[in-house]
Amino acid sequence: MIKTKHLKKYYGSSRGIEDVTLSVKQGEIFGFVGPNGSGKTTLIRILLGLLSTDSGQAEILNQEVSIGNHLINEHIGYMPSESHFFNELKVKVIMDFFRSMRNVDENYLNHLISTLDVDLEKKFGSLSFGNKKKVGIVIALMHQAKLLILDEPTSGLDPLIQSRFLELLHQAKKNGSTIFLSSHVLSEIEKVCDRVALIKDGTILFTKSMDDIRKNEHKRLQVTPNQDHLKLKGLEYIKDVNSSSHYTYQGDVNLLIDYLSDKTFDDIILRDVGLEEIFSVYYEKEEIL
Ligand SMILES: Nc1ncnc2c1ncn2[C@@H]1O[C@H](COP(=O)(O)OP(=O)(O)OP(=O)(O)O)[C@@H](O)[C@H]1O
Repeated sequence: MIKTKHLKKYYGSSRGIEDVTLSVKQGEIFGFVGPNGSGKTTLIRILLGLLSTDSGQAEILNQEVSIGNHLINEHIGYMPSESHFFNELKVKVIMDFFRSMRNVDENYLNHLISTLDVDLEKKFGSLSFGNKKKVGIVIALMHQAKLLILDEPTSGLDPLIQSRFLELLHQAKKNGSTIFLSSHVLSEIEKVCDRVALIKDGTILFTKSMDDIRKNEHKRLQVTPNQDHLKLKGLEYIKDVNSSSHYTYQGDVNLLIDYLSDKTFDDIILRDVGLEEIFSVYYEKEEIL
């Protein structure tokens, strides 16, 4: 559905993207993650034919990307990170405008409007940031496009609407859509995505399936009281926090349980690490325990 090879784009002397190679398969939900300014929106705008490239190749829906290719856009539902429509128009009028240009199933449109609790009678300019975002979601999803490209769709949405939106994405995937989603909310990427790519300083650092990430990542072990001398293959001491000691563990959990079973603790916590912890190093944040 999307294929890029060594894509590069500079805005004058300022780097947009340096080297982006990725492919998005039919039917998957693909997460595109990276710190502010890493190049996510630049790539999305290139894919949509809104921005030219300096070098490299990009194909979308088996067609080479080119500026203003409306044929491609018929089959894409796009949501920019900020939606701008005429402020003086009622939401209903904006929806009608987009609906008139597309093949839209009325029942599905009504389902979107009610699920996201969109107020059709308000003027767009009077809506809050989150409510404007909801209008952008309905417009991107209404024609059940083959490919959805969503740039930070959930920023500013309240938790209830966020979870309803993720449910809409699951339904869209079931109905055959492929979804390319950029986000800073790693917990949400973790919930919906099949694969995830990490971009930093304009370069893709890796693309991995969520299954591989879950399988290969270390677990976290926390034991109380402090014990910094536990020794088992795959078990590594990190540090003490208050009265607990923290370790990473990679290996068979049964071996770990056997090893710990003849020792005495007040408390033990063994858990998977989340994407936020795995990626924290790439965001140059403090590692979270
Ligand atoms: N019109 C522009 N002129 C000059 N530089 C730009 C322009 N648009 C983007 N850039 C630069 O390109 C780089 C990538 O920006 P981009 O918006 O693609 O990042 P992003 O990953 O989407 O960021 P964010 O997560 O903050 O939305 C940044 O350094 C940005 O300053």
